[in-house]
Amino acid sequence: MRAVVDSALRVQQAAALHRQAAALTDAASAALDAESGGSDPLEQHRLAEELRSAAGALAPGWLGSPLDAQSANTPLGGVYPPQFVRLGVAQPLDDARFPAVIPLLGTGHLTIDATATDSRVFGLLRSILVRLLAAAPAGSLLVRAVDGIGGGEVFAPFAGLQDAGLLSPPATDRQGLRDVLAEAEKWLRPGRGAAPRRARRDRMMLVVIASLPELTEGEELRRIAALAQQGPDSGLHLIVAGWPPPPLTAETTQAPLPRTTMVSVRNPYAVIGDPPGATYGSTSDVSWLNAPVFLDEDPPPHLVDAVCRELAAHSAAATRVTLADLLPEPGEELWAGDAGEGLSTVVGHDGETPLALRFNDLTPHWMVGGRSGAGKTAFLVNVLYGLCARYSPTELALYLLDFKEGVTFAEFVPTQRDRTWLPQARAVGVEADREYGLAVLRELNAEMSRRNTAYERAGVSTLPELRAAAAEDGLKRPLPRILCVIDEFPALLAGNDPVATEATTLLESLARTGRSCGIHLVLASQNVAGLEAHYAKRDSFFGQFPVRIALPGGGDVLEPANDSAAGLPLGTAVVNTAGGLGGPRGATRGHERIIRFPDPHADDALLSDLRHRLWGTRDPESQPPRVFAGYAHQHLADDPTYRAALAGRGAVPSALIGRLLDVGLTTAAFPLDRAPGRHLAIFGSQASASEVLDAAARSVAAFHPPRTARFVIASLVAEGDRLAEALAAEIGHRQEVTLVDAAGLAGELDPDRPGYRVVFGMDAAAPGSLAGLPELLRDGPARGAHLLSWWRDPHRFADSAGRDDVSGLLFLNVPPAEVAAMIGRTVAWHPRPNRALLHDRRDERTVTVVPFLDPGVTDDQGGPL
Ligand SMILES: Nc1ncnc2c1ncn2[C@@H]1O[C@H](COP(=O)(O)OP(=O)(O)OP(=O)(O)O)[C@@H](O)[C@H]1O
Repeated sequence: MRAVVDSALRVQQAAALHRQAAALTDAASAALDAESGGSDPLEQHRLAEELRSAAGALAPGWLGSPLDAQSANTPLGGVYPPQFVRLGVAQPLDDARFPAVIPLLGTGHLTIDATATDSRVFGLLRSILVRLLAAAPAGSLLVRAVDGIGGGEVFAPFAGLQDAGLLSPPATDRQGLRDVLAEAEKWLRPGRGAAPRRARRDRMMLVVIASLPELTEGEELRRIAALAQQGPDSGLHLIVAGWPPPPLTAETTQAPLPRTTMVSVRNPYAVIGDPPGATYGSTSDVSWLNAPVFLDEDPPPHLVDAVCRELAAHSAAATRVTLADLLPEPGEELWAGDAGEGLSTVVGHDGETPLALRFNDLTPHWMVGGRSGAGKTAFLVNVLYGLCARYSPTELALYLLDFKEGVTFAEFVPTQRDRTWLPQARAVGVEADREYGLAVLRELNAEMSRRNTAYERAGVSTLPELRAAAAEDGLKRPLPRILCVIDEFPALLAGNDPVATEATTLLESLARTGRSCGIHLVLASQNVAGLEAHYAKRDSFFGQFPVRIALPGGGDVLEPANDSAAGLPLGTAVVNTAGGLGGPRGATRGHERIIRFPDPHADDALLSDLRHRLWGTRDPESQPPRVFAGYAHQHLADDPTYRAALAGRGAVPSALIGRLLDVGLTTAAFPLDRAPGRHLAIFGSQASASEVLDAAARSVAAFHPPRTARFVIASLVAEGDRLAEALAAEIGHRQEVTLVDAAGLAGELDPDRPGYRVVFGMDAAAPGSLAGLPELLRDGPARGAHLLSWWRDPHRFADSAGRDDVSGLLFLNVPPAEVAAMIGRTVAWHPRPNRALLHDRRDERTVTVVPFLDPGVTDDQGGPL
């Protein structure tokens, strides 16, 4: 209904304009005939005045005012279409002037017989453009630009409109011209009988040719003439500077374009020919405006800038996609999706159309590229919320891994501030270690093997079949599809250490075989090219990722020849479902779309509401995700093995020293049994190393029933004193404790005396002062006597007698070379805060651990619980 009213209104407006136009041409002919008749100057001034007011009525505001006096604050927009536009000032007499206006949009075209290399044409084109863009309702005028000789400079001040799609990047060669012509031809309404396309009536296309490219041939010239003939009925108009073009051959001088006002540039003025279907003169022998016209000059840059900015902002606001656009309709139930055949979610909008992408057999895995700050996090978070709103935890399980310092997935895990979590999340790694990533991949591969076995057992080959078979067997929970998202995945695969080698193998196997088991991958990175370069089996691996999503700066996830991601603005992405393959330039590519997607955090209220609703809908029995936050400190008091020991459910007494980097964050324990070598030496010059000794001693004490173990605690260095005293007091509640000095320690080394010697700063022992040490180390364990020690300087340990009888070596800030020297081989280790390397000589195993630190040292990042 509204459209009908709008178009009726427009018809009326157009009719009124035509009447005005007729009045104007009548007035002009009268005035000009009078002039040519050499009549009274007073009369001429009166007529010029009349014409000025007629022009003011036809081309008001932006369309006809002098631009150098125009305020940038003049409101934009107006009647659709803006029909008359000013070209300059007609000056029949030195002191008699009136604006020269012509009908253009809604009527026909404009040609100028010189190209924009002429500065007057250059200025004129800019001034017409700014007038039309400012006066047309925002977004209703699409400009397609061609400038073969000038390289597009005349359009440069309007470049801000390109992102909004209101202006095309100027075509500068013959192919570019052809592309513009092809687009314009598509703009023409389909022939009679076909329904007119909706929405087209409210927009016009203006093709502005500032100069034809070199080598433009007869074919293109004919296409331009055909467009001129057919265009106006479909809202297509042309401004062609340099028409007619220089003849290609003597016989082929181009005719004037049909339905066109022709301007001929003389010196210093121009002559404006009659507009299509009307005449400025009253006699048939004069077919032009009978007064010299001084063309409008280049408009002030700030004016162009202000107009373009406002239009771009308007377009951004009008085309904004919000998080709500990606989620199910508000009335729809959560978790209505069935993952049997695949997962699907809306990732953004292509024009007005939502684009849904799938994880299924055809598009099992996606790869996402984009420079830092390009919106990768935003894109991934959209996808995750989109999926989690549609699929319940029984349909979808998430494994999320982030290898960069950032918070990509931090919002999906419980924190002090918000205890909710995403119920579909099984494991989340924030600032994850590669070892942790490897553990996740191992778990997923194990799940893949289990599913493959289940396929064989059930005699089926697809997930829907397996789910159906499981349902028949009475299994209530269908097997969910699993999605593993890895941000900055090259961190996991790069290098050629054992972690990289195993991770590569596991990821390849998931990429190849995961699809049939319902296991899907999204790999994201700033730099895929770097990885590809040294990736031996590129095709076998990258070939498994048919869906490529290129955000700004992420063109390297596309094929090298595909440049469609060049110049993408923030909030947009190229979505390619053919492995990044390109296609002919300018051609419509069925497998590629450019989408706009929202910043999910722009709508924090909706996001938080959704998260709480999802959490509230979960099975109350369900477990929170297992969280690994790389930066988070680990504390003995929170450790399940320690708590079990305190509760009397401990197994072999062990020194608990931290948590392993695996999916379940298993406790890292060093058993203190009766075998030779069961002593622990901790190395590190920083206080954290002494804190690990403290935790180790407390944990051992917890394994023994009250009052059954004896502890001798000594601090040989000042920085250990406070901890040693506190430790003695703490353990003293439960076990027998003796706090001794260096001399006292020397008397407590008898291997026949069971119990634990706990020494802070062992490297400070005076040489020869601990004569009994080698014997304790050698014979102690068999008799229940063990040494737990902290060494600030590993060299002192290396030089000490009996060192080979210490099996447990824990390194904190110790350089790799020194570690290698002590354990007799090189290891993949680089010292860093909050990490330690545990080596057990008994089985020659070396693992990285997050060591237990003193909770008094604050974990200032407010990490997950
Ligand atoms: N669609 C969007 N529209 C507008 N702004 C956005 C959009 N997506 C993201 N942003 C903003 O851009 C900035 C960078 O986004 P984001 O953190 O998602 O990028 P990133 O690629 O993950 O960056 P990095 O790799 O450095 O973490 C943020 O401030 C975000 O608010």
